[in-house]
Amino acid sequence: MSDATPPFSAPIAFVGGGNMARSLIGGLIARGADPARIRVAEPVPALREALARDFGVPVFERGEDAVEGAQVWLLAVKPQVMREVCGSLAAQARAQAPLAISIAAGITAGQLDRWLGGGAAVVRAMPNTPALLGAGITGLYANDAARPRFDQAAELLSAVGPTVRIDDETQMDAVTAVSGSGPAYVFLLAEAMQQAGEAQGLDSDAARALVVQTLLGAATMLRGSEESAATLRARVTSPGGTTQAAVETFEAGGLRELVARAIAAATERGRQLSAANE
Ligand SMILES: NC(=O)C1=CN([C@@H]2O[C@H](COP(=O)(O)OP(=O)(O)OC[C@H]3O[C@@H](n4cnc5c(N)ncnc54)[C@H](O)[C@@H]3O)[C@@H](O)[C@H]2O)C=CC1
Ligand SMILES: O=C(O)[C@@H]1CCC=N1
Repeated sequence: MSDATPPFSAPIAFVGGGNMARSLIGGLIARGADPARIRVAEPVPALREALARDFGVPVFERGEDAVEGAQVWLLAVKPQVMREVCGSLAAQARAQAPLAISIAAGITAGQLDRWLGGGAAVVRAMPNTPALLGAGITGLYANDAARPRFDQAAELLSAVGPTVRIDDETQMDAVTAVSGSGPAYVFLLAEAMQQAGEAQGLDSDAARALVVQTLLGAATMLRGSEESAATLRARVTSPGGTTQAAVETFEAGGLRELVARAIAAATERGRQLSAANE
């Protein structure tokens, strides 16, 4: 795992300016990247205008215009449209030989290479939305042609949080299931804790403040400690106390098995997204 480094300075073209692109663009600019070097293609006028207004980046309706002259392409469209988008860029991919970084769940480097016309330097990256705050984490896999340029991809993504190199591409679906989708699991837990606190009589503002700082504090302890989550949990859990009552309820309800099933389902969906868009 590499730590965050100073922002990337080479021109980069984002193809797709939706939620994840916005998090990455915002994170890069907050870390000092030059907005003029970030060219964004986004067909939805309102999204395009918001990106130009909020970040001062040049925006384009068509991917073909955004990638012109850019040596790094960040493909940030949905898996279901990736094939069509790559096809529309294939002639420029052959002419410009860019480093093509895809953040799409499931879509393989082999598919991307084929759709871009063959011989493409492809990196699969799986970031997550905390990138917006420089607090993301990204798994990265490079195909053979991109291996000499792996550091360039890692430098770009490390502007928005640490990166983890993945050598076995099949593991990218598990990365997606754990950290790509992971923020949603934490938000779901936050929703559930807040609702439960309110059910016990807390007002909404108090419940939210208690939940947010508890998640932040626990995550900060996990990051700063050499000790396992299980050890940190044990320190909160007084024998016969309140935590034990809650943890036993979670265990009896099958929380671990439920989490395992959820992550297996997300991993499997990644595989399906690849197969369905073949
Ligand atoms: N949202 C997340 O937390 C994460 C998403 N991803 C991946 O990022 C990709 C984008 O996801 P989101 O940002 O959530 O989706 P999104 O739907 O918010 O963004 C995709 C954008 O692509 C645009 N688009 C569609 N056709 C286009 C074209 N031909 N040229 C240029 N832009 C086009 C859409 O208008 C849309 O704004 C997906 O492949 C997803 O798997 C990866 C990691 C995390
Ligand atoms: O839900 C999805 O498919 C995307 C990939 C990881 C997070 N969002």
